[in-house]
Amino acid sequence: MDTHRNYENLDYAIGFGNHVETEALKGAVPKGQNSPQKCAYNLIAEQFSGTAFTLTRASNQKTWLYKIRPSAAHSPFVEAPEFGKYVKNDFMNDHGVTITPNQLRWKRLPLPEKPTTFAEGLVTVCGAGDPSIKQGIAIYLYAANKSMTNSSMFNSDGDFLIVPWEGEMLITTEMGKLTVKPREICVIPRGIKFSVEMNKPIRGYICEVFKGHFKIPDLGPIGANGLANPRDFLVPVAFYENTEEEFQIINKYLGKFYKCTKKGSPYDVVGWHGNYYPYKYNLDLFNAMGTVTFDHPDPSIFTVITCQTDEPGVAVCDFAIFPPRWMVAEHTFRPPYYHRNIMSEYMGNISGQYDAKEDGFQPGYGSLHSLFQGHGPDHESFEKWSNVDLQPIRYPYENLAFMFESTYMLKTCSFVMDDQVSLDHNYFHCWDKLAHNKLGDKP
Ligand SMILES: O=C(O)Cc1cc(O)ccc1O
Ligand SMILES: [Fe+2]
Repeated sequence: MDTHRNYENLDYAIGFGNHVETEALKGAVPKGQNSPQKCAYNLIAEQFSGTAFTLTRASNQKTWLYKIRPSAAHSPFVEAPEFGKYVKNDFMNDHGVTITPNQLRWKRLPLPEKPTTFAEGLVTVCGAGDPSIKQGIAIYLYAANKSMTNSSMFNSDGDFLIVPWEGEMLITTEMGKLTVKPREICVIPRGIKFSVEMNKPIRGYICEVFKGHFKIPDLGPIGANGLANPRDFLVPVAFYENTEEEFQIINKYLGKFYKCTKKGSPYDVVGWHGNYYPYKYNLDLFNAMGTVTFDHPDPSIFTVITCQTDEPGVAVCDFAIFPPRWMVAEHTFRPPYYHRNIMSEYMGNISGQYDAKEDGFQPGYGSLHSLFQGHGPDHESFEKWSNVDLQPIRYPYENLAFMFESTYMLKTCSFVMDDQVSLDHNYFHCWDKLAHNKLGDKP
């Protein structure tokens, strides 16, 4: 599991969505123009477009890379069925899906028995749409125990929002290196080459959006500050490898995996400038808002980043967390209310407990509540929180669950529905006792 590169004391650029300019060798990024006739250090200029050229300036994303060799130089891609055995992206057909409206819960994905890299350890849980028309979403779990050495992957199908719950990920990308540990997240926008290394096994969750990119949400009446503040997002700085060694490049394209070989490292970007890059964020820096009077606010107040559909306010994915915070609501049932939702809710737990399911939802577990399926606290949590003395209490520091909330109707993959180890066939029993709730006297 040895790591190939040094990830100690990494520097980062700061801020969400900024135009960044970074050089590993002074003068690698040309001054005053993007593509000089000859670049400094004999570098090759390559534009990397993350949005259509003609998108509005506010939404336009691109980066200019100054590379030792152009990305074009590699052997042809061939199919690589050894990758993606448990990856499904085309949800427009019902091949390999087991559709159910039921409330679902899964225990954690077991660690791999054989050496498995991040690229090999992806399991699609559920999704909707199809990357070929840039519409939809896929939700994955990953479990890996082997670093990607001289191997790099890129995903043509969508942006990856990675939420680790176990083990630190050491990620090298074309724009530089970043480390991502539990309680941090990172986004690897589509197309960017990356390799994942590790010192210990890693497990976590991923949301892939087939259209658009993640943004920090507008704050409306909250004002200019709060929730995830732009300055807390960290962006890698230029890092390059100058080697003649052969690399394997893996490409996820329309949900299938392809591979090719390339002389030299894809991480040969000596300098870059632009606003299309991977980034990370420490969830403990989230400035949570909440009620200081009564009632349980909707979880949209905890949105960290969002990828919107073409209808503003309706998300491909809202990534919301349930962070440690003071809970002070008076004469209020404090955990999540019972509810039915037009959105799909996939939840995971990064650490500690979740107040709606105190014992039933451990780190690494996942749940899916599809459209209009009633859900809410289990019986034990309902009893506890209906009768507790309502003092101000601190939701414990270690607790951190999250939700991928999507407008799409998610289809579940057969391999996670058939999995006798992980699927919790008894989930629905957590509300059994509530079926006996009786009409009582008005207090
Ligand atoms: O179902 C859940 O536990 C997630 C959730 C939390 C909350 O505080 C309000 C609504 C909601 O869907
Ligand atoms: Fe919910």
